[in-house]
Amino acid sequence: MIDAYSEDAPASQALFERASGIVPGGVNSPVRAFKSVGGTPRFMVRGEGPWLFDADGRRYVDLVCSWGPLIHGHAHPAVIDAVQQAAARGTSFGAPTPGEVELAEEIVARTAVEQVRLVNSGTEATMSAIRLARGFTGRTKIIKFAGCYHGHVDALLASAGSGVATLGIPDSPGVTGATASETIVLPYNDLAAVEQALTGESVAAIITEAAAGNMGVVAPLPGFNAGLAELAHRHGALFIMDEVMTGFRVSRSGWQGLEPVDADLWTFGKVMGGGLPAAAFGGRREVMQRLAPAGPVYQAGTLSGNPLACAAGLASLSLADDATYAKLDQTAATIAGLATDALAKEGVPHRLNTAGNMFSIFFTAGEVTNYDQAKQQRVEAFKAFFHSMLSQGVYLPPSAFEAWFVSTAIDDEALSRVAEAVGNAAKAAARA
Ligand SMILES: Cc1ncc(COP(=O)(O)O)c(C=O)c1O
Ligand SMILES: N[C@H](C=O)CCC(=O)O
Repeated sequence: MIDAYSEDAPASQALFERASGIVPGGVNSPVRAFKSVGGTPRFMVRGEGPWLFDADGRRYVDLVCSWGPLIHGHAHPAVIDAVQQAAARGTSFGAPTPGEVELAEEIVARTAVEQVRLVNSGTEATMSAIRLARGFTGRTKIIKFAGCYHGHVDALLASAGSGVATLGIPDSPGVTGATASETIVLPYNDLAAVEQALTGESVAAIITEAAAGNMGVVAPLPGFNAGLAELAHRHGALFIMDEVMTGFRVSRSGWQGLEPVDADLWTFGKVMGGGLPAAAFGGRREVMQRLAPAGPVYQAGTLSGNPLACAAGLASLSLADDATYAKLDQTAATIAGLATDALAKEGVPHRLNTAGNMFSIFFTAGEVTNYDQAKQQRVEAFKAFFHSMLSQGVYLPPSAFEAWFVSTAIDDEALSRVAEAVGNAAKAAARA
């Protein structure tokens, strides 16, 4: 039986108050703020294996994993050792390094990309990919899907998922009307809408999350991604698969390992940085060769290919073999099963959505294949479930519109903690 933590978290609360005076909303990325679930965001001081430790000395099974990157859990010795060794050689050189070549080779070896450029964040990767697509095609318009999130790129914020969905922000002020008018937003999983849009418009690129994870998890329906590739190419547009979330998490080569699709460009982030800031975009040689200095489309970064980030990413990918993905799949299935069994027992309407080992639970009886359906869920029920899990030492994403992530570090002790917690959490959701 778990001794539940109290709702108050005085040390986190004090830090949150200090932060709120000097940092907008007290956080450096909106989804961390607990705004849609309420309460005090927990300030974390340490991670070890499957556990996160907060400023109040509490311990949580981590089902956020830094929003995806930490497939091996926290502070894996091989990753820490690689970072320490790299740091001892110097933190940044502003010149090419062997580590960048090795990380680029590892990405090319695992995926369908022929050439790759390293950047610092998923946002930079998607921003650069759409610039390259526009430069390559000489066209401006981009098609994206409602509920998909590709980072905070102006052109891609319309009807976005993640924090934009969590906070219910329809369109961000600061994005100019001119920029917004260059983005066509369509319903996810609706090929007919794409075909219709392409008939009337000259489009540079279609961008999609390889499997949506930022409106909660919504997998592409069979044939959706392949249909997008075919339609894009038929109409002279490029097809960009955003694998920032799925890349190297759902298989050793990402979503393309589960569903090979004929894309022109791919974006990566999260896992490939091993918990440090690293991301990438890559694709067909002919397209990538348009990038400066090989070609005229400009893209750059002072810290791109940072030696510490490359070392962490390489160490993390080196550990990521078939056994890793088998364990991630099995752990995800176990935790999803524990949660859905408990909810079913309490009669709470819910829907488990999976995409490889990414999953989330929507508190609705209806199917969820697009953003409109995702928004039908009872956020109040999620909120009650979330806070009950938190008080019992399980850290879920503080939003009903985010994926749950597992790591290979989740052991029997961590699983028992989840198994004990879900019953009470389901009861709390039933009461909400
Ligand atoms: C699919 C997808 N693309 C792009 C991004 C942006 O990445 P970052 O937060 O590193 O800028 C994210 C996550 O934030 C993501 O999940
Ligand atoms: N859903 C986002 C990325 O995948 C969450 C990370 C963030 O924006 O802070």
